[in-house]
Amino acid sequence: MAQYSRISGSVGLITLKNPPVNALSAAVRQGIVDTVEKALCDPQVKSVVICGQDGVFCGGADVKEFEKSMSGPPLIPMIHSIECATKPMVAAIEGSALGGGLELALGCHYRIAHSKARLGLPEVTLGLLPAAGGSQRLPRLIGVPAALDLITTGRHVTAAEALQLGIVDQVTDHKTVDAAVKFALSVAGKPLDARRISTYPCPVVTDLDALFEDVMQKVRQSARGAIAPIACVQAVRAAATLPYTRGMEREKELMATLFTSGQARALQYNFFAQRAVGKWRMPSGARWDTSTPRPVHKVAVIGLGTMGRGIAVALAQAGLPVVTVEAQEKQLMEAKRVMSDMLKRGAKRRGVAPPLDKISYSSNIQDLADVDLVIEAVFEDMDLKKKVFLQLSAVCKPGTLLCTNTSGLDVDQLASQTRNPELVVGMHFFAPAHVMKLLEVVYGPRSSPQAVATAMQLGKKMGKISVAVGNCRGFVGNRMLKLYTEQASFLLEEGATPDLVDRAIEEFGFPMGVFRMSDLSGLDIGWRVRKEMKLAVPGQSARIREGRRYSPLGDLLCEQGRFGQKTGRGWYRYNKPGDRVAHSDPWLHHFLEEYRAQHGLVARRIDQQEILERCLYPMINEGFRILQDGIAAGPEDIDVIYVFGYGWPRHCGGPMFYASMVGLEKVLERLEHYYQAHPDVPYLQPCSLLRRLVAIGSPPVQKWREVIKNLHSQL
Ligand SMILES: CCCCCCC/C=C/C(=O)SCCNC(=O)CCNC(=O)[C@H](O)C(C)(C)COP(=O)(O)OP(=O)(O)OC[C@H]1O[C@@H](n2cnc3c(N)ncnc32)[C@H](O)[C@@H]1OP(=O)(O)O
Repeated sequence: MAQYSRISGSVGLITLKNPPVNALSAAVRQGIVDTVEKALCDPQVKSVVICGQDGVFCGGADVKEFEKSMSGPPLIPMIHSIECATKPMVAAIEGSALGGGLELALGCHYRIAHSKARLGLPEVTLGLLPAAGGSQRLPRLIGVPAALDLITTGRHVTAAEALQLGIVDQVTDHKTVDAAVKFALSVAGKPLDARRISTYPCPVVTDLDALFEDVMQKVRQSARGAIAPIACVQAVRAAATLPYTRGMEREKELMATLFTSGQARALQYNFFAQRAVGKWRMPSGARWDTSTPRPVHKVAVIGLGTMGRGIAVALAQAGLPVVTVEAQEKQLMEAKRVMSDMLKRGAKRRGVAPPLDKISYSSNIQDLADVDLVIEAVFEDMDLKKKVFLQLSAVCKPGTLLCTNTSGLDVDQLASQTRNPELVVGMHFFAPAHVMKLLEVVYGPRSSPQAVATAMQLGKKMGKISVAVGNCRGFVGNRMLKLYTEQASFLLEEGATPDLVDRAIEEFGFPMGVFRMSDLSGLDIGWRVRKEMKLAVPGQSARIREGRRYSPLGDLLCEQGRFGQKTGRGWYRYNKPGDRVAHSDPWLHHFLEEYRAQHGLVARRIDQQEILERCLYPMINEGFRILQDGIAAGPEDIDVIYVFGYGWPRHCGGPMFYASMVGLEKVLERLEHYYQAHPDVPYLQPCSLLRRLVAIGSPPVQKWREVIKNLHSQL
């Protein structure tokens, strides 16, 4: 909807009304068409201001409408008629002007923004391009290089940057609508020809071909198979080389391909999934909107290894005072030096002062007596963690939330060490913790809804995408990852090489293949866990352990001191320890041949499709088990975890969405096939939830929660 009124005698005021972000739904577009006509027909009105209600100009096209057949007035002619208007049209931008919202503003003759407003064309992040004239108007307004940057990255700019780029005409700290009305009064009656952006020639670029070649190369590299960034470059090229109307035709053509693409569907699903995970619920029925978080004024981090350092830095950057505790004095001093550097670098990047004074350093656990929340990040060893929780429970004031950053140990066992197990949750950060967006908030059977709400809110304050998950070995992310890495090792036994597997995974869209990733994180981490579990036994190379197939390849490499990048040798060879460039290693190929010979394995040719199916489908199958077990509330939770924590390509939605795109029947059929071929790998057996979904006709991913709910209620 849009509301019309006349203010200050001669200014028509159009207010977009579609909470919460005034998205351009069919009703809003109809409202704009009607109210613009009203304003233009009203002889008393000399100029018009368009604003959005409740401090938001417009969040763009209504993405929810994209799935339906389009109704209501189309955006392009609507914006065109605003640009053609004979009375000055002024956009009053507060909050956000994004996507179609900014395109609407670009159709206006003037733009006034509040200093806190954010502007951008983020369509590319939804698998689209700014196809309501944005790809044609923005380059004409701010030049091709700046427009390419904004349109291909989708980044939001501040009002100050928008002013500097020439996107807006004025920035105000006062009431935006008042400033815009004043401005509208001042330009009433002035000629408008020079204000219609579509009539501007595109600013000349000296070597256009070189610029586009360069940008296209960069985009292809970073897009990792995504098609929208490439279409965005092509659309801007049309703006730079064609007259406006022909450019608009090209924009439409490119959009037509994107609009119905699987990638656009995946990215839009992911947009809503990110928001859905914030609305967490526990199997007990506790929910995000009925659980009140405890206030957190002061936090502690105990253990200053890589994870602890990153977590403390992230907390300080979020403005929270942090007490850090590290028992070993030498490690404490080293951590202080490294963390101060991290804070300085981060502050420089953000153009702010480094929050060095937010962090205090101690080697005494007694200093945690007055904190509201502790995040334990000591070595991944259950006995050590138990000791720490016992101490924390004695030292901390009543009501302090005790969180563990374990990446997969039993949160409930830790809770049982404390006086208040209901105040214990997992906060599983991902390395580097001050950079990675994902946080798994793990609730045990005794964690209170308030504890979960507090950890979720703290995660939000730290700028993380937090997903609440149940307690099981590896939680969601690492539980699924284990099967992925194990299958990759099996493939090596059967004839593949690390390069072959990694290439397939990287071509699929992961930033790094499984073996490159393993070399980066360190092979010794998993080895230690397997030794603790008595799975890995030095000197042993048996391929069946605990009654199932086991690949000792990783253990055998560790026994040779090949821990990955840090030792200069792992699945690959590095020029020196710590080097990041992986080289194929003839030693490893020879080692694999010998290993196969020793075990009577005959190497066979393994194609890309098998690599993907063997690595991804068991993970997906485990995802279904996780849903069935109630560890994740819905497929969105798993998908968000995989996209933000494990590098799953966002344009493929996440593993569960990807399964629905491939077709559940096909996933089921392939799992059955592989289980038959490898009966000693029990997790290849298709999960009953997957079977059930196929049996009822493979409903879309958005409907799975209902099926899971029914399944649980039948149990
Ligand atoms: C052939 C057809 C031609 C058509 C041409 C179309 C060209 C234009 C395309 C577009 O405009 S695509 C949309 C581009 N816009 C965006 O990508 C912006 C998306 N939104 C955001 O980034 C943020 O929501 C925000 C605007 C910065 C606000 O952030 P905030 O943190 O305050 O709120 P959220 O929790 O993110 O959102 C609240 C609520 O609103 C829903 N929502 C947000 N934006 C949209 C939207 N564009 N369409 C529909 N719904 C939207 C969001 O899902 C949340 O919903 P609930 O979770 O509360 O249900």
